[in-house]
Amino acid sequence: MADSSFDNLTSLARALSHPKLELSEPSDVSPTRGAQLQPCRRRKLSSCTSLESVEPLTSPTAEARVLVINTGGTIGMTIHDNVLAPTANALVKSLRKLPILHDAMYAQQTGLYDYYSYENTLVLPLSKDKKRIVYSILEYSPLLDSSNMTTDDWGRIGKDIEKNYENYDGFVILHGTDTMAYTASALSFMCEHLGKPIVLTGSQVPIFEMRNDGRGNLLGALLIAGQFVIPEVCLYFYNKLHRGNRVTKVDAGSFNAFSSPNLAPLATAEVDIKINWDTVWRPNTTAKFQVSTELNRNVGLLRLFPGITSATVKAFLQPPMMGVVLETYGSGNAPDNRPDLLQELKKATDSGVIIINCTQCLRGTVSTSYATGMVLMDAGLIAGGDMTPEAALSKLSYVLAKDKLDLDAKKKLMGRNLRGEMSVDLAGAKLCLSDSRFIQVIAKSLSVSCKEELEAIRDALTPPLACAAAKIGDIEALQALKEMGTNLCLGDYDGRTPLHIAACEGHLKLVEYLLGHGATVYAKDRYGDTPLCNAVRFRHKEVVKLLRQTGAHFSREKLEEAGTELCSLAATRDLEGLEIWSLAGADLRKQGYDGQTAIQVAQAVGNKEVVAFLVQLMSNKSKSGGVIEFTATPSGP
Ligand SMILES: NC(=O)C[C@H](N)C(=O)O
Repeated sequence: MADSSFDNLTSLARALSHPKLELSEPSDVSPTRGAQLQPCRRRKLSSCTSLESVEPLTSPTAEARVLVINTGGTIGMTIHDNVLAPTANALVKSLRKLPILHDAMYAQQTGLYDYYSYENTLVLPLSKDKKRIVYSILEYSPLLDSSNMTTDDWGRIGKDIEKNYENYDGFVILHGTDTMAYTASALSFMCEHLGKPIVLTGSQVPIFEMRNDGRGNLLGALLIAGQFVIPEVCLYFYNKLHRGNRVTKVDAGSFNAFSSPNLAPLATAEVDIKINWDTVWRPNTTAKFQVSTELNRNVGLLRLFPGITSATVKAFLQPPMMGVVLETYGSGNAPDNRPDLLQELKKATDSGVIIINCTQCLRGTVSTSYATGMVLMDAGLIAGGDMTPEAALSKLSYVLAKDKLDLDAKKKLMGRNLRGEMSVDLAGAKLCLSDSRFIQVIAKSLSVSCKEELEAIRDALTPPLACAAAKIGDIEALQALKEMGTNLCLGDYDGRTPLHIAACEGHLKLVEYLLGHGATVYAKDRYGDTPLCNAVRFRHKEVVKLLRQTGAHFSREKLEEAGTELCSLAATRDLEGLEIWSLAGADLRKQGYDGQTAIQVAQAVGNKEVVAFLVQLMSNKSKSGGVIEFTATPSGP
């Protein structure tokens, strides 16, 4: 172990998860502090007229950026010829006039429009957490009633997110409610290694009407997308955030239009916005975000009903059909006294059609408890668990398009939980909170016993402990903390996560471990710094490479500042510094505050070594297309 003052940490962490182990002597586990991090520099107040009402440059107020993609739906519809239809170019104009959705004064005073040079950019009033959410609206043409949406439209949304991924903290998709559950499900599979929130929302009544649900839904979606690193495709409606591939539209006439029957909400927006972090899906990867727009269109949904003819089933399963979601009765049942029907199903699965068994019931899962369920397994169907038909259909479309996989691999993938779309039985895998010896001791001394209080203790104590383990590179301690249900993504009182600390310390293996166990590269501490900023500051080259490989990037502000930083590094002949900023994504051609580039600064002082180094760095970068090679550390003790 690297630091003797933390010698007991592993045993302490072990004691947390194993009731039989005695608690060691308490060790000094004070968490690592943010290492003199500077507040983010705010952008220039270029067209400022009155400084009194503007936050100062050193204000800790953080600005988050959200891209809103407006695809259509009721939220932006008006009545034409007595029917509702989407209206182009009307939404932004209307939002500009709504003070809860646009702070015109702030926008004007801070030169928002000059800075973003984008006329569809708006800004929310200051949030409770002192955050400003700046959002830009990208409006599609034509705007669509979601009944008109096709697979191509999903691809377009996916590509636009991919194109803009590094420029925004989160994404909101405005969409009609009729097929929103399908789009949300499809995007959840198409977005591979997602690290930022994508929130779909819309409304039942147009935002232009006096009484409507559009304003609340859009505001809630923006607040969530801008303030929380929830790496999921979600759906926000009627004060609840749901996992996108778990929802279904259940009501055509109520503001409460969606249900997530088999998974509790990821967040509720009541007096406060409460995130249920234990439910939030974690990517567990060191791979970069990408969107797979390849989808197989030869898929379909078939709902069983009493008396369905085998001719109907046969016709439905004919080529080019490649994947079918069969909506069965109850817990996945079908008639077992209909050999004609079962034979058609068996013929299709034998010929390579993948058929998924999903229940027609709103809630619950398929099983093989009945003979009428077992016959479907015998016919070669794959159990869809508690997936919604919308999720199963889009998953089929996504999996069937994976041309490199053979049929068996595709079937296996269909039975696996890819994005939290189905429940897996974790019985026995998780330690009960009250089993933890550590929590028991604390709970006893505080005389608490209810689950909520135990959870509160865990949530208050474990993030700083995890940070302390990260400080000394103690992976075993982190494992033990994880076993007791600790969320390794949570930050301490300064919002500093174990990944921030490990990045500061340059513990490469631990960084790898954390990324493989749900840590996010997009976490920001209270100073707005990400793990990448920390790794650059403390010059841990391999950590920078790994974080970049996982999709970490500098913010727009940081990239703006990079020119000046590079010039000063060039002036002081700091080759290591230049290299690390370049690895972290800084543009070596970026001008500093006085219009000079790093290379010009080096030339001006006649430093040939720095000039040659910068030229080399630039040519390496253009050869690799900006891709950084990271060599994984060998696994082992
Ligand atoms: N509430 C809505 O958005 C319904 C509309 N027909 C749509 O799906 O576009």
